[in-house]
Amino acid sequence: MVVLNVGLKERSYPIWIGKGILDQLPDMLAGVGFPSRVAVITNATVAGLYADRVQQILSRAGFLVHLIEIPDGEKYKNIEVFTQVITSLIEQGFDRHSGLLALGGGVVGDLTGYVAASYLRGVPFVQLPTTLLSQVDSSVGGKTAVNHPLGKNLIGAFYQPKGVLIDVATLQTLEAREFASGMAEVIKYGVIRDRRFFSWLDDSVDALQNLDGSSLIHVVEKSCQIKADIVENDEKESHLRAILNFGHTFGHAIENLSGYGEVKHGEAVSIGMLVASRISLKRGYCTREDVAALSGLLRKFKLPIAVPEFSLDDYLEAMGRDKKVTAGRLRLVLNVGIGDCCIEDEPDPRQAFGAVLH
Ligand SMILES: NC(=O)c1ccc[n+]([C@@H]2O[C@H](COP(=O)([O-])OP(=O)(O)OC[C@H]3O[C@@H](n4cnc5c(N)ncnc54)[C@H](O)[C@@H]3O)[C@@H](O)[C@H]2O)c1
Ligand SMILES: O=C(O)C(=O)C[C@@H](O)[C@H](O)[C@H](O)COP(=O)(O)O
Ligand SMILES: [Zn+2]
Repeated sequence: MVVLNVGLKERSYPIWIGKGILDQLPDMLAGVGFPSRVAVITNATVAGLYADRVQQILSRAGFLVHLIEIPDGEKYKNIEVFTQVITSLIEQGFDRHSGLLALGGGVVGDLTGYVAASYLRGVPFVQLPTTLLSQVDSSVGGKTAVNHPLGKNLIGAFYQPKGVLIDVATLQTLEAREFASGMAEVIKYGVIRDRRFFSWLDDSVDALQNLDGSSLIHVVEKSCQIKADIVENDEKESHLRAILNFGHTFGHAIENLSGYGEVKHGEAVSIGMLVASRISLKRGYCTREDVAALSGLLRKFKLPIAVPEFSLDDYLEAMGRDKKVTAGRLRLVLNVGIGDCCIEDEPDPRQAFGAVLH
């Protein structure tokens, strides 16, 4: 097993990564001083696959466990489902000496995290991510949120988990499209931070798609380490952390305009990264070969790269609600070659995006 640490002073926490390590959950909970009364929050699909096992592991170790199931899908990452979960906790008498476990993908993790941040003004929670995307990205760093009809993740809080336990064995039941979606965030780390990792991904397409255990553990470890380093430097996104938003300004607009869940988060980020790289190319920050290398790798992992046919006006309006907008100005994350990036205020988004779409 690999153990990483997210160093945030009194909010520091461990990330346990391994294959078949779900049984060690009670050890992690004991290690972080977790309460013995827990609510496992999951969705209908993941419950069918893993809830019995998690409940058994916890009950055998003396935990008092209550299961809360939410419907499956991005469209349920909303304030109504948030309220339903809170109601369930109140009805079951959960107090400040209880904790929450998020068992599932990024939707369950983001929503559970926001419930944890809000319920009784904050109860502890642990992430048990079961999709590639949640294992490499959403379970780490403490961004919790639900969507608003007008924009992605517009309601939320920074609230760190007490620990993250990543069992890559759970990826064996994941659909190929969801695996690809997670790979978009992995490729993002290579583009913004680590050219060697980008090349390694290019050499490891078959091993990863065949779910080779050591390749998966390497991908999760490397991704979590890159994300942890950034979060440790800028927990609440005052500057550096914005680079983790590479491809997201446009990607979130796609998710919002198509109706949450139609285009998966990683798919939207895939298209958004390519759009950003074309803007980079126009500014001379990267070469034609860099853009081709990015689109080639996205395609090898079966990710979409074609921009959905919404009007430029629709895209600009949706992007105007991006959280990085400051004093009415859009801020863009642009790659510098492969392996580095920069953040720029965009004085003329109509011109910048108009020149690279379609
Ligand atoms: N907080 C952050 O830093 C952060 C980072 C990236 C993405 N996100 C958010 O994460 C969400 C996307 O997460 P996601 O891609 O995990 O989507 P998801 O949570 O919708 O999960 C994808 C699908 O996989 C199913 N599933 C989960 N685990 C499974 C397993 N082991 N086997 C079979 N099926 C399984 C789910 O039921 C769902 O149908 C978006 O809302 C996005 O905004 C947040
Ligand atoms: O952790 C971060 O910081 C990220 O930006 C990670 C992104 O992959 C993630 O999708 C995040 O939710 C997007 O940022 P947001 O602030 O617009 O929600
Ligand atoms: Zn993302």
